[in-house]
Amino acid sequence: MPVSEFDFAEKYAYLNGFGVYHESSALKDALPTGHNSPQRPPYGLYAEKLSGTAFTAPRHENQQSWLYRILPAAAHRAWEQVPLEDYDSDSLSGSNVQQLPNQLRWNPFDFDESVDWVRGLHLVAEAGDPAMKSGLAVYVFAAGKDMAKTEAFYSADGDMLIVPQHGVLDITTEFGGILLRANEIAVIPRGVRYRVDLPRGAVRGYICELYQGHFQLPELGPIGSNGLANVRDFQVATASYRKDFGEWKITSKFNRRLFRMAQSHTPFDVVAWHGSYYPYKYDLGRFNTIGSISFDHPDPSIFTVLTGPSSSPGTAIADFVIFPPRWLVQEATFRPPWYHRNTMSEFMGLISGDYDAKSSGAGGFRPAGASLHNIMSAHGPDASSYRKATEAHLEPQKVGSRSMAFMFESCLMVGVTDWGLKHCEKVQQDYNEESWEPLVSHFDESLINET
Ligand SMILES: O=C(O)Cc1cc(O)ccc1O
Ligand SMILES: [Fe+2]
Repeated sequence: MPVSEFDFAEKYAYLNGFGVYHESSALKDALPTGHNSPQRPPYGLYAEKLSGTAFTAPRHENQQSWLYRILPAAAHRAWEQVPLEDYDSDSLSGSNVQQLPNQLRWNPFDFDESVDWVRGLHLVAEAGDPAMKSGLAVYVFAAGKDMAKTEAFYSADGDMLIVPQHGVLDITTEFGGILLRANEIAVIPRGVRYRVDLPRGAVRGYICELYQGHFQLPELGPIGSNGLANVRDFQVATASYRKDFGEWKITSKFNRRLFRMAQSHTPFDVVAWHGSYYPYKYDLGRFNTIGSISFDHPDPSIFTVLTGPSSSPGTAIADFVIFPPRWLVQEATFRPPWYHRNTMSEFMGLISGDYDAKSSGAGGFRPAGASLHNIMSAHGPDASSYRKATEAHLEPQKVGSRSMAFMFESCLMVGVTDWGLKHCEKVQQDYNEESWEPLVSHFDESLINET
């Protein structure tokens, strides 16, 4: 069910449509006609270009926007590195990541009401290098404080796909506002300045930061022209500006380190913008889930919401895949995921409910927890899920009602940070032994297939 049908009143207006050109103006005629950079833009605004791809990227990949603002972003004082002792640098640095073949699972991550958005980011896993614009990073976040009223943040390292598991994020961006709740996602592209307020208190969730390229919709192939996440269900922020010449601080995540500068004006002074590079949100309840109506368990790629492609066709640096409530009707089929070893790595999280291949009790896969099955690490249903699935009477069955699991799937081997392995203190020590060691052999040479 779409989140918008729940109780929280919409605060912002959005434009509908993804991967397309949009324009938005908070004042009549603030967008120049014909020109991008006229000698004197309307209302005495400055024109500023924000590029998300190389100028010469092919048209179908090219993402740029023109911002018409009260003062350009360049009007600021010098950047200075934020001293490492001022934040938990261990939480942002990927310097000590370990690539492990162990199946890993985390108990639910804690809330932390003592910190704001920036200090609430914890890097769990990473592959690649933001300086080389390659790879991805996975964070969990937990915060309970609004960012300071005159502070904004951006990441120069990549596009952040934010997956809240709990709470409400009121995100003010240069392009306008986005209100984000659990069961919705938002993408804040590289470089876009924003601040996060928490109108309902504590928030918690997950982030996939794409160091290279941008998220796009998966091809639909034989599915046809509609299905999965539909273009019109993506909601784009609309221009809304403030006139504020007070002291502002901007924090930048720049190659996993924080830098800060001061300026004498708000960064949220964009009166109008147009282009194809902008922040957006999507309600996971609008996903049009498609599955097998005959037999066998399909690959989870049919549940891809967004994909961040590598240069190899069909091979993602990061796929964002969800497991929404759905009907299972396959006949004579082992319905949960099969046992598998995957050439891709799989980081999973649970927003709500439970996941059909894993037990959900204490020590299981629980909301706000996570798991990582790295490249070629064997996994599949745990022993009790296996037993239930093999003994089930196969009627049409609704799975995951009110539940939402997701996966960041990557072609890269991800390493886990010290925070993820030790300091968070959430790793389940017996995950492997408890899940798959209890599996017993049913092999009997006198049995032939009964199905
Ligand atoms: O491992 C998992 O639970 C994720 C997953 C789900 C699925 O339906 C098929 C393959 C797969 O990796
Ligand atoms: Fe898997």
